[in-house]
Amino acid sequence: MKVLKFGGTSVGSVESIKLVIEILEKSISKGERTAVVFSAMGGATNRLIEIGRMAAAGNQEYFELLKVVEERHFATIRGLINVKQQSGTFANIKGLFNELEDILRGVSLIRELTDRTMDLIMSFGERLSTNIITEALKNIGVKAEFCDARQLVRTNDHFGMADVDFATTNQLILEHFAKSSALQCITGFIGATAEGITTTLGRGGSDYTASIFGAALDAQVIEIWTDVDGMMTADPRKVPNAFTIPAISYAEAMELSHFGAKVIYPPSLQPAFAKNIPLKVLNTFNIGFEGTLVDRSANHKQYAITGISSIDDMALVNIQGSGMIGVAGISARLFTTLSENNISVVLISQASSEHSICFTIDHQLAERAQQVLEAAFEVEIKSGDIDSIAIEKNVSIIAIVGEGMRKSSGVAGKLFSVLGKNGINIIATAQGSSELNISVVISKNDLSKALNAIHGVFFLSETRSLNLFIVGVGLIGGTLLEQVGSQSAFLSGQRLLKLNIAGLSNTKKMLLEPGGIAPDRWREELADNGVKTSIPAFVDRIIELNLPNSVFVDCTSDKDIVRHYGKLLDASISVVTPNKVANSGRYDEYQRLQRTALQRGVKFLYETNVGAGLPIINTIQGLMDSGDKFIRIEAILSGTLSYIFNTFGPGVRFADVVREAKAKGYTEPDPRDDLSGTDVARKILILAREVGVPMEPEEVKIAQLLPDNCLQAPTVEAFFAELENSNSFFEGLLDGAKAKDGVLRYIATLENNKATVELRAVDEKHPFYNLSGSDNIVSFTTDRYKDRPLVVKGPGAGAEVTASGVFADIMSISSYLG
Ligand SMILES: NC(=O)c1ccc[n+]([C@@H]2O[C@H](COP(=O)([O-])OP(=O)(O)OC[C@H]3O[C@@H](n4cnc5c(N)ncnc54)[C@H](O)[C@@H]3O)[C@@H](O)[C@H]2O)c1
Ligand SMILES: N[C@@H](CCO)C(=O)O
Ligand code: NA
Repeated sequence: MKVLKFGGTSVGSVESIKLVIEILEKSISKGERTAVVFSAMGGATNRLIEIGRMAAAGNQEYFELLKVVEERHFATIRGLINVKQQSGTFANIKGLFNELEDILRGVSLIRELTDRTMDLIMSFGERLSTNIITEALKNIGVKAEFCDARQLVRTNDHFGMADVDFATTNQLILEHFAKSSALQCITGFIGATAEGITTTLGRGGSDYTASIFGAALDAQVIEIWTDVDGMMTADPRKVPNAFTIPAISYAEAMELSHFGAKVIYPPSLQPAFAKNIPLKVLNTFNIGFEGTLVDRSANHKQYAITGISSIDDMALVNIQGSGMIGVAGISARLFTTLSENNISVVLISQASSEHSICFTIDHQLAERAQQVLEAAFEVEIKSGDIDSIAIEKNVSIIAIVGEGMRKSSGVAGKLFSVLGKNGINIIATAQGSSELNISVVISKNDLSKALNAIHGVFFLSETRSLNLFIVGVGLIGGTLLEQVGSQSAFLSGQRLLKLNIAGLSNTKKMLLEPGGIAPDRWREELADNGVKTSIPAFVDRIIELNLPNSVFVDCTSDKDIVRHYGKLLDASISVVTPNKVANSGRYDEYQRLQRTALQRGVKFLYETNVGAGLPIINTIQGLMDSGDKFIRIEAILSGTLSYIFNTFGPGVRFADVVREAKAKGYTEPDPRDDLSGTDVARKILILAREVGVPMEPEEVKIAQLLPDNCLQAPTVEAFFAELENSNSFFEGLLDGAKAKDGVLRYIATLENNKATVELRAVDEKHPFYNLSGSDNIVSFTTDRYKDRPLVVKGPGAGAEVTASGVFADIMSISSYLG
């Protein structure tokens, strides 16, 4: 025996009922004995309730509404049954509507609608739908029989939510099924008392009916046909990556029943659970899909958890006071008071200090809870034994659920860690000793971010996303986007990582697109959909969006943007940048950013501030973290100047070499920053700070390389003109070096907490003699690298190497986030 149940959407229209019939025919053709339970046509029950209330209120318009409902059912008959065979069904259904009309007329006359009458009115929903579908089945030759559950499901008279008398009901069902071999088409949701008074079974009613019949008949399986692909790992409206759970245990299904998308209501399946009857949740609109199997097995663990559920609108109540410590009976009184006032408690947490108890309830009950508790503990509050009762609204609960977490360590750690790394504060937490569920209370504002972040770390076979917000799409930003685009297939295939370009800005336009901007179409998308750039608005919106795993990437050389880093880090958004401005300003600002990142558990990464993609900052941090002491750093830190002195020579004009460096993408957006020594000075300043010297910018001693006329040039064009005028000056420098058999090198040195930058002529014995192109070289002399220094050397400027350094920083955030 197999029991199928079709919900309201499945029987909501002619088209969907045709699918239902297809499913039933398939099942019957396999020779399996089948019974089927139907809900009312989608929306019909609510309509009937509304009509009943209108009638009771004396509002005669109920009649029009009733006619609408009637016409919907008639149209369904016309759509499903042959014209020749329609008349019998019409008569039957019209008869039901006449009966309903009489009842409503009575309600409208006496202006009274009891729960008992309401149950009777509602019963028409299932009676109508089931009648019509039974006739439609018969019409195509299926041996089907209408089965009014009121004849079989015996209940008490708790109208609206009647209790089933299982002994009688089971016996009646068995007797009925022994008599007939036809396909029983059973009305869901309804029953009757011993006196034959109609009752309803409350929430999840039709599932309950299926479960009652399945259990009574010892069905092999109960199939719940609905309009979604089974139970999902999380509410798909909130977590786009959610997927169907193939198999789940009864206990897990119970724990997950708080789902936003209420696929099944487990309490109503209790009779089936009690008899270990497996349940399948299937989709009428996606017939071939496997759906979800719910059974008693606890061994469905492919992942550490099975699913994530959440409740959006909760209130947290906290009752605390020194007078609670060691006093027995406080919690008994607390929960008795709540129960007497019909306030259901969803989560409870009490720390072992006994100083406070907190619990969450439906947010609509918050005020009432406060009132009744203040009354119940009036004496204690007056005496100060209990502080006032505090309510926090706008909180949500997230629960991770799974048999797999039982006796396995690291699950709670992973949960708390991913929340921490995304800057989500945990207000309260609870885990029962069944180890089936860990719940956290968080701000409602963080709900979507938290759900997505948690889903990402626990369902690892699914691709995780890093959300990038990139400001500045010039040389480096543009190259980065190209690299991200061409690497995306590898990252999603090999690393299960999606780099989602959630926002972009240049000086003119900005675009925020949480769904992602295609890296190969960013120009068009920014031009077509972007709005006028406002960096403060861009930053505020990023914070407001509150996406998980967010990274802000500053690829400008702008001085104003860096002012927003602190705010971003504070909002738990990591920052990656090649822009040196933030780290080369005042020391306390540099330190503040470092601290904020640390406190918030996010990353502030700027490897490309020095030597572009060369591992210079990371090398220093590694040595510092492992306790090495820096004695001296000597370095060539300008790709531009390196290129210039490697290229400038007899027969070449200095200004042309500078132009070439700019064209090759080595220079700063303003090349005067390179040639004035400013760029090198800020790099050695950053290195000084990394090795622990709290240096200020003015402490770096810069020996100027340029003559005054060049230094004072007001614009870039004027600057190039002055370089042209000074060609003999640069030739003189070259000759001077040649005279000493040397080459020109612009060298930065840090020693004894002092930083200097100067042009020097070095001969072939010097390790900096042999360089080419835009090479940088950094020589670290430390306690551990004393006799022979640790040297990092290679191209230290240029679009590809810089963008790839930024990319590497982004990737290290991705590994950090797990
Ligand atoms: N070129 C290199 O080799 C290299 C190496 C290491 C670090 N860097 C650093 O990388 C950064 C970018 O350099 P680049 O060569 O790509 O410069 P670029 O001039 O080509 O690009 C910077 C872009 O940022 C935009 N921008 C400036 N202010 C902005 C604002 N307020 N809002 C939005 N967009 C803004 C500009 O319009 C420009 O398109 C600089 O900080 C530079 O110091 C460059
Ligand atoms: N303009 C810089 C870029 C790398 O920071 C240089 O030439 O070194
Ligand atoms: Na670097």
